[in-house]
Amino acid sequence: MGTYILALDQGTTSSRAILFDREQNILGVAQKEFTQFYPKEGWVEHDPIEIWSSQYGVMMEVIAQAGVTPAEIAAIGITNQRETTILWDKETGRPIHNAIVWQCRRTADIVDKLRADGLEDHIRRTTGLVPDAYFSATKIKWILDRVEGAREKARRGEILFGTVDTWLLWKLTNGAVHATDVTNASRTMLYDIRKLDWDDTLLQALDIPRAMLPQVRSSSEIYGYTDIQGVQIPISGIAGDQQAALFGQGCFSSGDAKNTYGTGCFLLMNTGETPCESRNGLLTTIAVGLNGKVQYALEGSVFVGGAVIQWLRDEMRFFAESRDAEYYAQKVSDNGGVYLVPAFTGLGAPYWDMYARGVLVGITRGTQREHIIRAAQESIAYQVADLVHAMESDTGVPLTNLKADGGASRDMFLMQFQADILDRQVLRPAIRETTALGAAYLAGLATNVWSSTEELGRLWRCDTAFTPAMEAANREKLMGDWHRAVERCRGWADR
Ligand SMILES: Nc1ncnc2c1ncn2[C@@H]1O[C@H](COP(=O)(O)OP(=O)(O)O)[C@@H](O)[C@H]1O
Ligand SMILES: O=P(O)(O)OC[C@H](O)CO
Repeated sequence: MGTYILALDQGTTSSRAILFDREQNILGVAQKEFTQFYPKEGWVEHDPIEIWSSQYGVMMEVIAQAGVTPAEIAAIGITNQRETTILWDKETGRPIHNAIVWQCRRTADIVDKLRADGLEDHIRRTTGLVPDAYFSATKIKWILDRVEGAREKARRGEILFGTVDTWLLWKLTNGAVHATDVTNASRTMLYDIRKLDWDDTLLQALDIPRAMLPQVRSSSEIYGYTDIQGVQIPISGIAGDQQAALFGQGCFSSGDAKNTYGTGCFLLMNTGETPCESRNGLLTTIAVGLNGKVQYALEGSVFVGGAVIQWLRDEMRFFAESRDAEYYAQKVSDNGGVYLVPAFTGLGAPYWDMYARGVLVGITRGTQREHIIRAAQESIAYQVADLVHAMESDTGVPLTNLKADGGASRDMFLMQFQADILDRQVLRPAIRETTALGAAYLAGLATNVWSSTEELGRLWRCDTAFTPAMEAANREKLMGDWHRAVERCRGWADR
């Protein structure tokens, strides 16, 4: 039997494959960026075929690169950008529309209608979510409404819906398995997180046929097999990428939390086997389904985190590489009074404003490019600070430190500024590939590569601890001005 675990990490901007051994050594990493489509203001799409081909490509590349044979691979774990919605024809395997990405705002009016129909409380109570275009439900309806004949075919089970995990699983098993896991189901705004079933009230309200929905399974079990060069490899772990990162950070117990700095920023706290309801705009979601039980999490989701750095690089052309942001931000001693609120696709937690749009305020004749770069970096940390404060207010438990991961956690300036603005330590783990690691853990637990979460918990190691060093008065002024800037971007696109 193989001993290596292959994690497929299908993120918003790239598909990655990482091969781990039992001691969590990384034997190989392959990554491929893919195309982002912005067909209209506030709309974001991906091509599902490109998602699949890039993911398949990096999977094969990492196997070749590491020089292992398929027979040496014990299991595959899938982790994915969540909420992104794909509908495809069961017969032909062809998507009937581009994937509508989690960031896409096109369904804001459908959400308004759900609210007008008095479903807001029902959505909060049943799904744990705040009604928003972010989640899959309204995206499914949008496609069914526009593609001719799609709803009828969906009723007959001929059109299938899946989040990206489901799509990859279906492709990897050659159309044999149409399933998802509880964490991904909990992001659709159609799933009852207590009864652990699709919710008929919401299915009816949006006219979404049950027949098109995937079977919901735990996050760690054998879902099916994929054939690689004649070897059947079990796919035995699935979790949405933020839940996978929580798991990969060893946050197995109630009170454990992490923040991932990827395209967006996602703060998740494990709250154990009882769902915790937020009074401060956080989401109640499923952390993991394991050993016949479900653990819940509180989540704060920020739509634009590391993506603001990409925007400075690609649209503003302020620098060539994301890592340059750190250098420029440190060339000035402060933000020069400039604040950037990157509400490019509205604001997520704790504000939940689908109509907010980005603002840049405080510009003077003396404002330099470096101030704007610094303001962008700072905006990531302010948004996360808002989440931490909301979470502490909900749980009544102060976070002693913050475990950080994700692409933008490489940025030393950002990590130090985060510690300063939060006034507590930020801990970066030795293995920063926590999303992939979490998927590997889930796949390895189901195939006896690892025996228990206790065994895994002993493996977490800190690489860098960032210690706060900012005066309280400065911190309060910066947070206060940030909140004034946030007020200025609210409701901008609601006209
Ligand atoms: N050195 C860096 N400094 C700041 N931001 C970075 C750096 N490297 C990557 N990023 C940002 O991190 C994000 C990618 O992180 P990643 O975890 O791979 O994201 P995702 O899973 O969302 O595709 C990008 O938005 C990028 O701008
Ligand atoms: O692809 P990421 O890492 O930006 O994560 C996206 C989230 O899953 C969206 O909810």
